[in-house]
Amino acid sequence: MQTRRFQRFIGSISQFLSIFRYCGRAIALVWTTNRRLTIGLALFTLVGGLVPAVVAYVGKLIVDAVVLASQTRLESDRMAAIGYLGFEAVMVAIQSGSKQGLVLSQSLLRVLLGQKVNELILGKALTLNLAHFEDSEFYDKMTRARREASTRPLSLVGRTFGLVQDSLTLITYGGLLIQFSAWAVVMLMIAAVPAFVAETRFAGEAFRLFRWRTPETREQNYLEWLIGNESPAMEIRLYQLGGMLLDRYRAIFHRLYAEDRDLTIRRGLWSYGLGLVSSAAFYGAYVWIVWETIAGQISLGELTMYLVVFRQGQSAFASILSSIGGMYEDSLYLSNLYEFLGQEIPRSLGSATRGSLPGDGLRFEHVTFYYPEADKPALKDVSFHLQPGEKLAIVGENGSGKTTLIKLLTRLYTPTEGRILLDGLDLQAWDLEALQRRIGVIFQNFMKYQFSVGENIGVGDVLNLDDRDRWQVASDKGNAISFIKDLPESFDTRLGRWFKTGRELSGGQWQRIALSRAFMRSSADLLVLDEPTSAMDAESEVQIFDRFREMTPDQMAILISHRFSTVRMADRILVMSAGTVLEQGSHEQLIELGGRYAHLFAIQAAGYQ
Ligand SMILES: Nc1ncnc2c1ncn2[C@@H]1O[C@H](COP(=O)(O)OP(=O)(O)OP(=O)(O)O)[C@@H](O)[C@H]1O
Repeated sequence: MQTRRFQRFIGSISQFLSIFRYCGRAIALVWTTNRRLTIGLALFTLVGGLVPAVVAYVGKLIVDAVVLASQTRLESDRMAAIGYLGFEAVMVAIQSGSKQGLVLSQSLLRVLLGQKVNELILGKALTLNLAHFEDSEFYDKMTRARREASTRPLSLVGRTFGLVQDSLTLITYGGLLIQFSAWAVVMLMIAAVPAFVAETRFAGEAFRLFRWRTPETREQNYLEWLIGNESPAMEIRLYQLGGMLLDRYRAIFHRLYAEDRDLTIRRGLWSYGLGLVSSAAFYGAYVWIVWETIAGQISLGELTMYLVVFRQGQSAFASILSSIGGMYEDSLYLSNLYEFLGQEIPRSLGSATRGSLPGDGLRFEHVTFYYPEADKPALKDVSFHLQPGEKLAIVGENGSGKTTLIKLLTRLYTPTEGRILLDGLDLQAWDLEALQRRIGVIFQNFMKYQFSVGENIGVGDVLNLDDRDRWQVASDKGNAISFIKDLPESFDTRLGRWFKTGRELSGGQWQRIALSRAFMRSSADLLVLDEPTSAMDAESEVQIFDRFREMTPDQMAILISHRFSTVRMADRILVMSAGTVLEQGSHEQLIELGGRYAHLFAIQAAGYQ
């Protein structure tokens, strides 16, 4: 029993100490953000911590001098009292100056630090691979890290310094009090321990509670996004989902609130109870001092000084307690931030910028792939060879693995088994940027940037983002030029609704912009189009592919489509089913084979008759 209690005690002490680890890191972070401001912050803290004791002591000197002067009526004693008063005024001025300085350096640091932490987070986010974004736990970390980036680190530093300041004040007050009695100091210290321990425990509990509930908080954020944003707005209105979403939002709030309320009430009651114990000790010592003053053992000036020491000592003590509570929450944030920033990103070691067999094209060799945590493979033993200039179409039912194949090919994921080779070299051995420059991809859920039309196309080749001639050529290939010309500012028209002048496009028009984006990568020798024309009318689609073939005789292309009118134009067709390649060959060969492709083709052809 005894040992368990002791272990618990040690546990809470070590938990308490753990927050200081993050204080150190927070201070280091602030230091690297701006050294001068950090030094300013430290100096103002120091001054703020030491001056109160000086003021209290000068208060004693003033009262004693006044008492003395009123008895002796000497000019010199009167001047001494006035001199002390002047000194106190100077000290008070210094004190308020240091307070202002503290506020000033904190405000400046807050802005700088917020920017720095956000840059760190965004910089890290750019190095992540796709799998991280799909990992909900990891996503939680990032959301949490971003949410309070601008306030938490500085708040922790502020509280750490505040703690140092208050502790300095208390220590110097203790120094003054010790002249009265060392026992009084010991008594006050012991009386403070229970409140201190309770605060540490509750703060720890709040810390854990906060951490557990991230998924709920994230769901709340998601619901807020659904209710308050443009893209879901249409569907939410038409399906009358508003009430249901708001109910869910409310339900989460009430659940969290119930937990919060319990903790807050318990914390409040205990703090009050244990605070009373400390106050009783304070007043015990106080009575003792009054007693001694009445007995003439200490002067009126000393009484005044102790009065200040007790009043302000109590408030410094209360502020230490609340600092500890806050520091837990802040270090929770920092622990999460550093966990996020410290996440290991498996860097590929690849550095090759050209293959060992230039002109060999693309090869899939027995590629199998499982998504993280999945128990069934999304691709199973897929093999094919695509030669330069060859156009490949992939067909297959929903979920058969077509998009997954593209994700592997673009190295957004790594095969679980087997290899993918470009120009005779495993994709893993390629330098990622060199590899990505050779591939132009448009996914079915391509990005609609709220930029100008030209930039929406230009992002396809960031090195030539603003090259108007290239926009022109690419949009010609993507069959977008005709409607771009009709837009009010042609290529300079802003798209989307986020900004005032933005124009919205139709689904098919957006797809043409996306296609043009892929064509921007004129240096790419592999173009991948994942259902790029599903929103286009059949005639446009055929036109686009005719032109596509004409304009890209040397480029390899992979096209995913459910439209057989387009698919049949490919040199070779891969028929996928449940992650495997079921059939492959040209349209004629597959029709002759009379298998799945022939069957699907017949169904679609019948639909058009
Ligand atoms: N990020 C993911 N994590 C886990 N499983 C996934 C993920 N993306 C896809 N899958 C699964 O992998 C399988 C193949 O999906 P994929 O997106 O490649 O299909 P698809 O052939 O492109 O389908 P569609 O024609 O509907 O676009 C599906 O069973 C799907 O549920």
